[in-house]
Amino acid sequence: MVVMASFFSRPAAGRHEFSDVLGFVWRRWRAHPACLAWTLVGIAIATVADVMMPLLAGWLVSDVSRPAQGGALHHVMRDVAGLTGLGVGGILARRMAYVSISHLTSRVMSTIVTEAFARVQRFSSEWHASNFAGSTVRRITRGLGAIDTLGDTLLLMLAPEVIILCVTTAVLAFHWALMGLVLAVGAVALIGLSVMLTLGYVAPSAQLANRWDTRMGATLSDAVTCNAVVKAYGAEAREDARLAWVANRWRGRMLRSWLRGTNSANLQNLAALAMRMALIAGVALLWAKGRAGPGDVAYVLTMMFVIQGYLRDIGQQISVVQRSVNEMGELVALFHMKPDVADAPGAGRLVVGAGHIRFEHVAFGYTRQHGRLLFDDLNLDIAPGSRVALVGPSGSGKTTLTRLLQRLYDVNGGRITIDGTDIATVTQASLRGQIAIVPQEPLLFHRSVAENIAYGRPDATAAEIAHAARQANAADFIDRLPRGYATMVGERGVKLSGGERQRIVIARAFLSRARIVIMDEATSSLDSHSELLVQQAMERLMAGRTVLVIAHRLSTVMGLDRIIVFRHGRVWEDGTHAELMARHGGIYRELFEIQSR
Ligand SMILES: Nc1ncnc2c1ncn2[C@@H]1O[C@H](COP(=O)(O)OP(=O)(O)OP(=O)(O)O)[C@@H](O)[C@H]1O
Repeated sequence: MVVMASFFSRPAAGRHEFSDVLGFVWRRWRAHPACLAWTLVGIAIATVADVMMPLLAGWLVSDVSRPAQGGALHHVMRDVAGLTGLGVGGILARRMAYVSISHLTSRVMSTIVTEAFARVQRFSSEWHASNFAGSTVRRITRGLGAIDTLGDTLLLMLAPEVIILCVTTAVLAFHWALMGLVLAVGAVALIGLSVMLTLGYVAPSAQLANRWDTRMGATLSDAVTCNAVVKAYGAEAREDARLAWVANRWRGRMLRSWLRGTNSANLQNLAALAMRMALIAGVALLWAKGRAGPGDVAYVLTMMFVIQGYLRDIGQQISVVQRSVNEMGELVALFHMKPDVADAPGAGRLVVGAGHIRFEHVAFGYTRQHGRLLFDDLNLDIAPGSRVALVGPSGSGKTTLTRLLQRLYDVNGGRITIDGTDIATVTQASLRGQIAIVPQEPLLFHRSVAENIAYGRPDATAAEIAHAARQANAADFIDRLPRGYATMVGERGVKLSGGERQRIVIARAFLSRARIVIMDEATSSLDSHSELLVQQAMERLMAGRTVLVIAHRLSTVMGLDRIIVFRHGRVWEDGTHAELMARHGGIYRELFEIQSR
């Protein structure tokens, strides 16, 4: 009863995923028609060769049961030659199918990984903020492995089984209509049972196991990525316990899924045995009634062995298909997701001249804030070439404002313009190419120093890279590195100090020739020499550009053209340092006095 209840409780999701994944795979196969056709033709020829074997074996038995004189020997030789031809033909055809499917699968896999990567890269910041990097990588790699298994099982195993069942049923029905009917009904019942067990009983538990598998990948990657924090707090044992908890749940789900697979295979094997017994009993009955001779019995028995060879693993194969479909499900889902932030149809390139930024009646709220707006009717006019500080308490919306300017999120209302052009009407790439970012935590690729500096302009010459490094006060320390500009910086730049990473990122901003700069002031304290070098580089970078500085230490913003104070997503105060300090009871003045103390 428990089994039956679960049969009908969740099959809909499984079926939906099945058609979704199979449709996805079919579309990819169809893109390589020659490989697909050769695979199918090869496997069809090999299967038909196998079907013909019992027929020839039957003829051989009939011929050898006659005296060897006369034409009987000739017939026997013909049967032997026929069997040899079928064997060799089957091997060659199967080889053609295997070679073709290897080409097909390798092409499909490389297309899928490239497309999946391209999509994931373009998903919004919101999506990346909500999905672990580790689970995304696991989703893709697990799905790729599954597509290989799925192709082999569907084309090289299940397709021949369907062919063999159809052809043998037809041949059998041609001899004895009733036997043909028994095979047809038995085969349909067997396949029906296999599909039902697989989709209704095994698939839901496999889906759950996969979700826990993804979760385990995420837990592993989270702890490994933050290993420095784990070490700093001596929290290895705590992280061990955390993983053990997830691993324990994962083990339970996996075990249940595997056991259900075994139960399902056993049931299917029993059903296959019943079908074979019915056929053997049928031919024995025909023999008793004198309607079948030794050749016929030999034919049915040989056919049984061939079919048995094919069908023995049908349950297993349907389970493999189901598992592969489940494993691909999360990968295929990536292809159905619409990017939250997309280029408008026919979006043009943004060309920034002076760098005049306007926020006009902007409304925005993060989706995870349940409809609550962070900005409501926000208006700002940032003059071209001005250097503006964004200050305010933590969570007041400073970073969000700069994210909206880069269009990492779409606004819910109003618009943002640069030099009069609505940023929603231009391509995201051209918009972001005009904005250089110096983040609080500089992120570097595990590539050479030169590649990291030239990330915004990969065509930059060595001389231009060195010039940018000099402007960013980075040239001296780069020259002292073991391989200079060719030195690899380590994962996320761990082989460089915080101040050095910061200056590499500033050099990157110099080289990008962006007209607008967003700086998120580093809160982590640098030593005073390092801080001076960074400060000088920043000053140089600001010259002649429109600059937004997210400032945490007010001492660094005093000399800027304008200071905008945010509170709860609203512009609370706006003016120069002197103007804001003149305001009694103002929050800037209060914050400044606290920090000065
Ligand atoms: N991806 C996100 N999803 C949901 N809410 C977010 C997200 N990012 C930020 N928030 C929320 O939006 C509000 C504004 O955050 P924001 O990072 O813009 O503040 P901030 O002024 O830059 O703060 P800080 O000075 O601490 O960096 C906060 O309440 C924050 O919790």
